[in-house]
Amino acid sequence: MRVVAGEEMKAVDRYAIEEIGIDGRILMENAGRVAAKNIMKNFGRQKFCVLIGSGNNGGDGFVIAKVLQENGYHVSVCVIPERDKIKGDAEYHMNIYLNSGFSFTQYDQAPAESADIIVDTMLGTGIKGEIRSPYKEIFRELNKMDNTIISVDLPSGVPADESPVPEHALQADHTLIIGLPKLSYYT
Ligand SMILES: NC(=O)C1=CN([C@@H]2O[C@H](COP(=O)(O)OP(=O)(O)OC[C@H]3O[C@@H](n4cnc5c(N)ncnc54)[C@H](O)[C@@H]3O)[C@@H](O)[C@H]2O)[C@@H](O)CC1
Ligand SMILES: [K+]
Repeated sequence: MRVVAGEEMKAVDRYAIEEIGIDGRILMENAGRVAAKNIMKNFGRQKFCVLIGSGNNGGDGFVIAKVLQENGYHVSVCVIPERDKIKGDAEYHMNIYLNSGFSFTQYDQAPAESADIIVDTMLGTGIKGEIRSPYKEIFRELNKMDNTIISVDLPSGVPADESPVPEHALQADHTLIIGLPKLSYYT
């Protein structure tokens, strides 16, 4: 099996988008649908909270939240950044999510705390440098809770390469791979 670092995964996505011609929004729809299907198959009808960040990992989160709710799951959705910070493919899927009649709130500890399962789509392979606020504080809070955390692509805050894992990175119970396994799964 091929294992990649974040930059290599980006190159694979870039190749799919620029050379093969697959729209990045379709890649995101597929990634989110596969993740949602996996969640529904393995975790059943519990109370979910999907946490969404500002990048494309968050874009996967809008697709997952939409598919779970379309299938009748109990889901609260919390977005970390202000709505106008969400751009590109993630903004496209945020708009589809909202136009489908679903809603979200800004991040708050309460819905996360009351959920059985947290779906983490806050940060993926695009993380650079030290984990910044408000993410590091949110990860610290989440790491103290005892609900199950399912991270999409990577536990948020964990780099995709061999760099050391920061102290306050999210501690996931399960990680759903998007594309190919990342090098940091094995380090
Ligand atoms: N079309 C695509 O590019 C696809 C991307 N995919 C998803 O997109 C992810 C990668 O997306 P992005 O490259 O947008 O990156 P991320 O979504 O991982 O993160 C980017 C965001 O994080 C912020 N950020 C960066 N470093 C930070 C730090 N140290 N502390 C706090 N915030 C920080 C940036 O300001 C940016 O808003 C993958 O992990 C995967 O889940 C999948 O949807 C497949 C298709
Ligand atoms: K994540």
